[in-house]
Amino acid sequence: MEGTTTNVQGSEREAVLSVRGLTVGFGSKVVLDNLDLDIYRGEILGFVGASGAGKSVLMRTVLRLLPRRSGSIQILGADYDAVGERDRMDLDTRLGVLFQHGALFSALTVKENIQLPMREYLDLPKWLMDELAYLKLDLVGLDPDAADKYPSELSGGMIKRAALARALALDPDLVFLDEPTSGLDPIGAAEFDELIARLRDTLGLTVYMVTHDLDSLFSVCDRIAVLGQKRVLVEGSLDDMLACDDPWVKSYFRGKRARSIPRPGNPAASGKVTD
Ligand SMILES: Nc1ncnc2c1ncn2[C@@H]1O[C@H](COP(=O)(O)OP(=O)(O)OP(=O)(O)O)[C@@H](O)[C@H]1O
Repeated sequence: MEGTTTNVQGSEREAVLSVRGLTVGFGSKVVLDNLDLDIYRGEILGFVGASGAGKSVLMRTVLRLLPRRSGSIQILGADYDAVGERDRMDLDTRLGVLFQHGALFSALTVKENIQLPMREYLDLPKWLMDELAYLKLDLVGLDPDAADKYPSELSGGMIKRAALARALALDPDLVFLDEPTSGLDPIGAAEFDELIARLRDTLGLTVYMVTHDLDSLFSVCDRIAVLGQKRVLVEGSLDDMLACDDPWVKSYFRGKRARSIPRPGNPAASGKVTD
C-alpha cells in the first residue's frame, strides 16, 4: 500500500494521509464541515487552531476513535473502510500515537508500556521484546534504567519520551502527537522538538503534530495547517501564515508572543519587541 502522489510546488510528493470532505459532529453541533487535509511523507505538519476548534476531534476521527458523518480518509494509500481485516491490522501497526499528557498506563513499568503494542500486534519472544524496548528507549534518549520505573517515578519530560517510545514501538510510518510539549519547560520542550526533528531525519518519520507551541511551529515544523471555521483555513509555510489575513491567524502568528521568538528573518530575534 502506498500513498497517492501530488504535485507540490513543482515536486511530486507522496501523501501519506489524505482527508477529503470530512464532516464530524455531535448531535446538532457540527465540529468539522467538509474538511480537506494532506500530509506528505517525511514532513512534520504542525496543526494549530483556537481552543475548541476541533483539533483533537480531527485527530481522533482520523484514528477512527470517533465516527464521521461523511468524507473519506486515506492513510498510507489505503481507504481504511475498504480494506480487509488483515490490511487493517497492517495499517494499525504503521501508525503511532502520543496522546496529550502521555497517557501511559500507571500500573505498568515503562518497558511494559512500550511492549504493549508489540503484545497486541506481534508474536515475539520475551527476550526480543526486551531488546526492542531498550532500543526504543535509546532512540528517545532515555537511559536503560528507566525501563523498570513506573510513570509516577518519571519527570514530565521523561513521561513524554516514554510515551513517544511506545508510539514508536512498531516502527510506524506516521506518528500523531497531541500537544507533545505541553507542560514541559522551554528547555525540555526545545529538546523534545530536536528529538522529533532527528527522528524525521533518521527514520524518515512523518509527523502530524497538534500544538499550541509557537517555538515548535517555528523551529521544527515543515508545514503548518490552521483549523478554523470547521475546516483547514490555511496551510503552508510560516510565510504563508504571515501573509494570511484571517484575524485569528494574524493575531496568532503576528502577535507579540510570536514576534519575540528568534527565527530567520525575524527582526525580533535581536530582542527588539515593540507593540
Ligand atoms: N465526545 C464529544 N461529544 C460532544 N462534543 C465533543 C466531544 N468531543 C469534542 N467535543 C466538542 O467538539 C469541539 C472541539 O473539541 P476539541 O477537543 O477537538 O478541540 P481542540 O481544538 O482540540 O481544543 P484544545 O486546543 O482546547 O484541546 C468542542 O466544542 C468540544 O466540546
